[in-house]
Amino acid sequence: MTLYVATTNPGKLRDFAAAANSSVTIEPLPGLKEIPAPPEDEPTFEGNARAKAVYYSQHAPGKIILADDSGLEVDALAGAPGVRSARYAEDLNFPVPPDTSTDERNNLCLLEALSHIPDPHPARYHCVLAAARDGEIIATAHGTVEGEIQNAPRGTLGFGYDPLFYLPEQNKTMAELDAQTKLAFSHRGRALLALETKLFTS
Ligand SMILES: O=c1[nH]c(=O)c2ncn([C@@H]3O[C@H](COP(=O)(O)OP(=O)(O)OP(=O)(O)O)[C@@H](O)[C@H]3O)c2[nH]1
Ligand SMILES: [Mg+2]
Repeated sequence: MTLYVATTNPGKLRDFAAAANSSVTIEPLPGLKEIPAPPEDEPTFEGNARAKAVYYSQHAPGKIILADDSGLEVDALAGAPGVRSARYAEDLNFPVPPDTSTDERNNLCLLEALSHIPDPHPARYHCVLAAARDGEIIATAHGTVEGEIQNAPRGTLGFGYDPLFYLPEQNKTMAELDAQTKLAFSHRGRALLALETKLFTS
């Protein structure tokens, strides 16, 4: 079974590329760049993941589309940035430092928000995957991973908030794990396993 992943995020694509031993084949959706991105205005990860899967499947007849909506929930920030993780700094009008990527700006915004709150800063990543074909949802699955937000970035692998997301059991940040190890411990890897189980038992 081939799942065509419909994401504009190269970091997510790299994570999925590490799923080479999985019971499904995961490939990027050909021609994704020509399809206008859908709005992501649902209040939950599941709502956005379902909406993205249904939307892209309507542009790719007969194919099973995999969509991912995910983000970081920080306890001391009442679950923020949550579903707004990709747009966190932009939503708060956080200044744009020169030569800074969106991910770096989001990380600076997060460090600033936590700078007056004592350590530790427990947090989790949450990922919802949705699979759809011809506009119909086939399956959805959730995955989470618990960690802590550090006060300074560490590591160069991964993407987004990974350099700040510390896994106590690994004594490493997510950005210090290679793609295969990240998938074994991550919200995305756990959601993928749960989705495969549903696809093959339904
Ligand atoms: O360091 C990270 N490692 C991860 O493993 C991870 N998973 C999610 N996130 C954050 O959450 C946003 C998702 O937003 P999101 O689901 O809307 O995706 P996106 O807009 O980037 O792409 P698309 O899939 O919607 O096209 C991302 O941009 C990141 O900021 C992560 N950060
Ligand atoms: Mg998005």
